[in-house]
Amino acid sequence: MTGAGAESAGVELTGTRPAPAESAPAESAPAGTGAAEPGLTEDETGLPPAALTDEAARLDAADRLRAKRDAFTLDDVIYLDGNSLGALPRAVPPRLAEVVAREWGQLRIRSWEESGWWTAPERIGDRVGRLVGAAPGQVVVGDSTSVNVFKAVVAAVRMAQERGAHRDQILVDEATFPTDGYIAESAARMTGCTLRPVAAGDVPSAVGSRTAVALVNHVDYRTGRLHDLPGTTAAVHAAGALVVWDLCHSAGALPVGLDAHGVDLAVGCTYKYLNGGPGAPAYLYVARAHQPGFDSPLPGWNSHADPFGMASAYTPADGAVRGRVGTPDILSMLALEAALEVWDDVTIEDVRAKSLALTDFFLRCVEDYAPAGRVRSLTPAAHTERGSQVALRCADAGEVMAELVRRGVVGDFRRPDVLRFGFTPLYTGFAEVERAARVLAAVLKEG
Ligand SMILES: Cc1ncc(COP(=O)(O)O)c(C=O)c1O
Ligand SMILES: Nc1ccccc1C(=O)C[C@H](N)C(=O)O
Repeated sequence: MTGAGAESAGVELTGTRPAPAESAPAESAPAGTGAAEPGLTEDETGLPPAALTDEAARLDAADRLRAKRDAFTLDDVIYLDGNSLGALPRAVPPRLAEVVAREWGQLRIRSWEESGWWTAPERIGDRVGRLVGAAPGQVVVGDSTSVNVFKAVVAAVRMAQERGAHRDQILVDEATFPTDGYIAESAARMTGCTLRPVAAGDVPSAVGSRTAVALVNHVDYRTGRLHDLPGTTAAVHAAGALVVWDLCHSAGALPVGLDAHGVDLAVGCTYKYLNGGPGAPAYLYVARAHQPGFDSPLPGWNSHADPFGMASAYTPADGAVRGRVGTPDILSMLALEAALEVWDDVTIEDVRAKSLALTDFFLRCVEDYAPAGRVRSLTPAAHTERGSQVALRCADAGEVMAELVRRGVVGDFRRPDVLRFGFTPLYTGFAEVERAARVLAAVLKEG
């Protein structure tokens, strides 16, 4: 599972600027602790002011989403890790305090009904649905992404085998985030299928009459490559199979169009671009047409047609509620609901436009500032193939990222040699992007 094919469309970053006269001063905070030293000046980065600084200012001035940054708790740290854990929306702490003090503290058990706790998974699911192009009634929030991958893949195999018992193969994106691959392997064993890893881009040619389901990531977590959701979905359907998309790295970053492209099932987390908080509940999309046939492998009582009937026999509820399992994690769920308020007056098209502008600008700044040959972008140059992150291959990526974090530029390191920078259009500005590239260049020159 190397995802090596993703490199071919990457950007060669040659570096065009002269080496700096001086190197940056040593830092005192221990690396990798998040104890960052914000507020670097241009002098400290060892680079002269550049035309790109002026361009950043112009881009920030023209940015329609700029004011959204105020909806988040941020500081001087340049936070480029929102593709792992989104920043804290200001609406969350007061809402959580209210939930704890009043809904739990005073209303106690009454809150399941009076505070809308019981229906939170589908109510919040509809809010997530709007952001991924799903009409109401098809998304439920709950459990982790991993658990939802399990539900979706097993249910998809069951539906595919209803069409033909000979469908005994699960295709999985070979470069997938590992949890999807592990769970698909277990799902294959449980359903009598074999698991066939293929490059996401090869799913359309690999899918066939034996395929039950293909499990594909919309955006690759390492390279930031955006896969072709409409084309792959259509090819899987033409072969009579179903497709499950993992939207972890695309929801809240770009338009997904689940309904428009006829996706069968999808899953995703809410702690990245949706800013739901650490361990925030994930979601499951079950297209309306599949809901009557969705046979959950985890038919908990919350998915029962009459949960409080406490019947010994299981009768599934109608609709996406079928994807629920047990009692929802109300505190995390209501934190997510408050976090989603920032999207009320935002279109995903505006977010996408800014996301591409941010990643374009970062690539240009790195190209201009970084020493020749030290980093190479694994992220495709073509907009149609790019998510909302930039992944740079760098020989000593672990040390470089630790030093970046010490200097107040937080991205992350993915073994063995990838520097990953996530761009979150709701709160990342162009001046930060320029500065991040400047600090990166200084670190690379010193190293
Ligand atoms: C593509 C993808 N799938 C799944 C996960 C994680 O799943 P879970 O939410 O179960 O930890 C991640 C990140 O953690 C991811 O990037
Ligand atoms: N859930 C986490 C918990 C702790 C640390 C990272 C994560 C991530 O989400 C990693 C992310 N999925 C990634 O693309 O690397």
